[in-house]
Amino acid sequence: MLLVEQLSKQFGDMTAVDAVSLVIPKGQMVGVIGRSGAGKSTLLRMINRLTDPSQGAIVYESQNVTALRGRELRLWRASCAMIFQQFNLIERMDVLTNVMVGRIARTGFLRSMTRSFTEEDRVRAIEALDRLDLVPQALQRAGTLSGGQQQRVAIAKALVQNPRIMLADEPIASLDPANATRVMDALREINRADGLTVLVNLHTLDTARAYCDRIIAMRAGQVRFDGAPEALTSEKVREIYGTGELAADFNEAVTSTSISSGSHHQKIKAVGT
Ligand SMILES: Nc1ncnc2c1ncn2[C@@H]1O[C@H](COP(=O)(O)OP(=O)(O)OP(=O)(O)O)[C@@H](O)[C@H]1O
Repeated sequence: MLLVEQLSKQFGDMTAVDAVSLVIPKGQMVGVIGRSGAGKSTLLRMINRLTDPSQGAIVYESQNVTALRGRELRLWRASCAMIFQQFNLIERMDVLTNVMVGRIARTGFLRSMTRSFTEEDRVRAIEALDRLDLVPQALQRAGTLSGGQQQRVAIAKALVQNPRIMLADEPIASLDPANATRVMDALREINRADGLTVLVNLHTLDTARAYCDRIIAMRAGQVRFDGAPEALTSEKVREIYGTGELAADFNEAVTSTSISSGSHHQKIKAVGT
């Protein structure tokens, strides 16, 4: 179980995350939604300890994650694999090597620099690629793959870390609908088959509804809704988001999704349906 207790993050005068408390049972798939700037990325980054909280605590199975330093902190980051919108792969390296780099998240930077991979690293990486239907691309340079394939490589790389939690920060925001669906399907399959806890930041409510057991809606750093997708009615969405453009987007039919990421805003059809 992952506990987030009164977690806050200040950037100067700005409160990005404001006293958020959550209890996340093992194996749950949780969608975190909200407008741009609501604090979704900062929350995920604090859980992974890429960003240090200003106040509050993160506790995982009785371990105080907030207090971890050095090797223990590195191990936590490896247990808590993170996937980003921009994939974070080494584009000039082949897919297999990119995935094997995930294997050494636990053992340190030096082995990664010298690229001294073991036979087991190789086997595990190929198994993960097979799971994501990417064996044919194993020896291709990562930068030559489509965005959706690159994101699936990033998932394979995260998987070989043997994570206990998978954090995905807007993993489909730069993908077309077909690739977005494949990436969300992969996350869902891993969640179901491995019982891995997944926290995924999404811009779109209907994607969260289609894939997640639970939805957390944030606004101005605070949790404004936390519950089952069915409980997030149109009325509730209006109450949380007001009556602006985004609320209209959220109220669209299940067959239509609008993705907005930073400055761009595009309409796509049928993600996750
Ligand atoms: N390193 C930083 N320094 C200063 N302000 C920051 C920093 N990181 C985030 N912020 C601010 O904190 C607030 C929350 O940002 P965050 O990225 O967590 O939101 P978000 O909901 O993930 O948004 P988006 O969907 O656009 O990624 C925003 O106002 C943002 O500008």
